Amino acid sequence: MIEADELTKTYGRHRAVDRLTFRVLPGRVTGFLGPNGAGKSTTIRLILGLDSPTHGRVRINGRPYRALTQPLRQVGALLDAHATHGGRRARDHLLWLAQTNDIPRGRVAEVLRRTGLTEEGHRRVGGFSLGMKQRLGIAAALLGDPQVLIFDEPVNGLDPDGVHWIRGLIRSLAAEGRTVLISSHLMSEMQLTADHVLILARGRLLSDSGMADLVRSDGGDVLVRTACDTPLATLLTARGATVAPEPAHGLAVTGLDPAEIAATAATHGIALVELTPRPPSLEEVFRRITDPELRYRAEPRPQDAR
Ligand SMILES: Nc1ncnc2c1ncn2[C@@H]1O[C@H](COP(=O)(O)OP(=O)(O)OP(=O)(O)O)[C@@H](O)[C@H]1O
Repeated sequence: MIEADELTKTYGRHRAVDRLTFRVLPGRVTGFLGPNGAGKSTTIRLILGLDSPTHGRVRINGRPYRALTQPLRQVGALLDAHATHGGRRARDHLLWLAQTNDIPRGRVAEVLRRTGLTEEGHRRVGGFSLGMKQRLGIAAALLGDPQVLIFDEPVNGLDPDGVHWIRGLIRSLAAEGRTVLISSHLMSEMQLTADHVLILARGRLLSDSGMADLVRSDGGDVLVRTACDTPLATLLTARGATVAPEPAHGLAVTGLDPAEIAATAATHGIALVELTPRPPSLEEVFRRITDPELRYRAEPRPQDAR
């Protein structure tokens, strides 16, 4: 588990991370989302002891990172897939990490297998594609078989096969009961991968919610199809709904729920061919939550002005 309490980091007068309090729980994938400059990377650095908080604290399995004995056995992180020595062979890179962290050599073959790199282990990292480097970074994170995993932008620059593979791996790590924190800008991907979401903007936590609750909370529309859409469109508009034609055929209806739409159609003898509630995408929800914060960006916050 990762526990942050009032976690704060200021650089000069700028508060990059602002009193964050959250828990990242085991057995589920937690997405860490925010616009550029929101404070995600700073928070991750604070979690991993790469930087010190100005105020507050963050613990991994009950301890600050720097107090962990054998940290690679407790937390694995992918921060920058390029942060490897290009001249080294992939297997040697992992062997070196294992030896310097008191991890059995046998783990190297295991993590190469798990990340699909068994055949590539003898190759020098300098010749790896971005996707292979991401896999190697994940192999290094898994080396100590840690309970907590933190991946910063793990799908950046990957092709669809690579994205599909990482999604499966991340889900399987959570299913094994591990604590998994993933930062990403790719909302559609996060919607498929994360069970829980933390949304940051300007260093502040704006949402800490289950994915299902978040996308159910508001927005979305109902897709309605009938043999001839125009009469129903007129009736629904008269009842106060907003109705827009769908590109091919059908109506996108907001302002009435499916039961109200069905009742209107039934009262007027109109047979429905389709009635599908469509929740908003995570991207729409994300914009709704973060837009007010970003619009406010033009004005200094009181704490910045001090
Ligand atoms: N070492 C530093 N010195 C000064 N300011 C910093 C430092 N590191 C981060 N910042 C500032 O803190 C804020 C948060 O940056 P951070 O990199 O954590 O955001 P992020 O959410 O990871 O952004 P991105 O999605 O663009 O990577 C930004 O305004 C950034 O300029």
